[in-house]
Amino acid sequence: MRTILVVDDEASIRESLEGILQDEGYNPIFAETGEEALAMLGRELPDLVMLDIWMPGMDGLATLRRIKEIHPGLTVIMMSGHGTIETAVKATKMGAFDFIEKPLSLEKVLLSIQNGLKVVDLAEENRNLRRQLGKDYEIIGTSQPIVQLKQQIAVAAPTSGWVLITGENGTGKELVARAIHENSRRKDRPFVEVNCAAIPEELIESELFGHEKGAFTGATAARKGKFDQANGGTLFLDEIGDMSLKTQAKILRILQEHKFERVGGNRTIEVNVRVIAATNKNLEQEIAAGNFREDLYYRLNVLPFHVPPLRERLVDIPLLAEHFLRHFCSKESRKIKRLDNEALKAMMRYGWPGNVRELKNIIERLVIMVPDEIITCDHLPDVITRGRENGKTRGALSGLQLEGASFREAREEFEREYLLRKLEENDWNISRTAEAIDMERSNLHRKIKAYGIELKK
Ligand SMILES: Nc1ncnc2c1ncn2[C@@H]1O[C@H](COP(=O)(O)OP(=O)(O)OP(=O)(O)O)[C@@H](O)[C@H]1O
Repeated sequence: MRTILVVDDEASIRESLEGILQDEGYNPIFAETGEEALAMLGRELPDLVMLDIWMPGMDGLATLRRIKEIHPGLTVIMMSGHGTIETAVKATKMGAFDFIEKPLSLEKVLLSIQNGLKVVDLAEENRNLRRQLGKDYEIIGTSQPIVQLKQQIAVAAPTSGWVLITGENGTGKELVARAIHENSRRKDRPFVEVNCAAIPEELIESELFGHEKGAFTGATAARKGKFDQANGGTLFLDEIGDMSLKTQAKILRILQEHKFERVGGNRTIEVNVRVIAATNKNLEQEIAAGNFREDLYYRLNVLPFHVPPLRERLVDIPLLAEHFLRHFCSKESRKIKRLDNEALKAMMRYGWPGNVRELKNIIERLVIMVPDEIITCDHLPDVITRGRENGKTRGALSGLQLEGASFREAREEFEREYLLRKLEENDWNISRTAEAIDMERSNLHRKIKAYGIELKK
């Protein structure tokens, strides 16, 4: 039963509303003053409040202001015998849902309550949907880099700092961006995504900033850009390394002044947007090549996040595989399938050039194509099992000895294997290898020594 708090100093109004509301199946509770109502709200939360404007002591508007401070989501309907347009407008601006004049009409009261409760229900549904969506944005993994990443998100998300996320394709950069948004104060505002690489250069500005009518051929009406759409929320600029220098200059201005103009217009628009940018490129190299503005890089890089490739966090593979198996089995209404040990081992030996996205796609295919409950090596795509047969994997993890290895041992085994391969690729030239893998030369020397790697040639 829905509870409705009626706040009115007139006994006759309280009595008549009690009868009407009870007849309609509501549970009415009463307060005679604003102060009493606030005290009651400290103890129990009704579904809706009906609040008189003219009351001795704290009046209706003052009470409304306090209610909105304490319970911003609570639906309040104002009632007044001397209603003026100004008070109605004032109350609505302060967040009142509706305004009804006395003498109260039974029909009007019930309609306003029904509408108010509908809004309450929609808000609740919205919250539930968000919660469910939030689950899909869960970052799976217990490897050290992922645990660190989650800690970093928890610290950085509530701030308003701009964020730069780097990592190879498919590592989960967008997922991290969504997690930051979901854990920020902006979570109830939009998360708008733009893939800068997917939009033709000549359209990107209008996509981001919008355009005025007639700005260019085909601009038949004014259109809001993504910065407008994301106002109050988060704008996720994916593949920012593919953005032209001109667009970068505009983005920098928004970062500094929170202002921009639409294409073809001279009206300045102010926005409050948090930008999360992501790239799979090495922006320092792009700066050196003259393709990326250094000032923008430093402004964006205030909160840097790096999502490591899947091959650097082997321990996450079983967890991710299980997570995706559950997800796709339930989506396809199939009985839960599992990977046998050999299949899992083959997956942990593979290099995953497409990272988590590749793993997710393969599991989806397996769920659809394999009728059996247990997935074995025979079901896996050739690309994963090839290395198992000839003793060499295509991925970066050839011949790793992972049997019974702790995480640290596995990581060391991987590092050794990786360095050997990279040194071989670069003719055992330390400077060249260090540059290729973006590591300090001295650091590479130290690792070579630590792993007892013998330099050939
Ligand atoms: N740690 C993780 N836990 C659960 N799902 C993940 C994880 N990492 C990635 N995914 C899933 O893998 C897919 C690819 O991730 P995402 O799109 O975030 O990668 P990306 O780095 O942004 O890729 P791109 O650079 O190609 O845009 C998504 O479906 C995402 O939900």
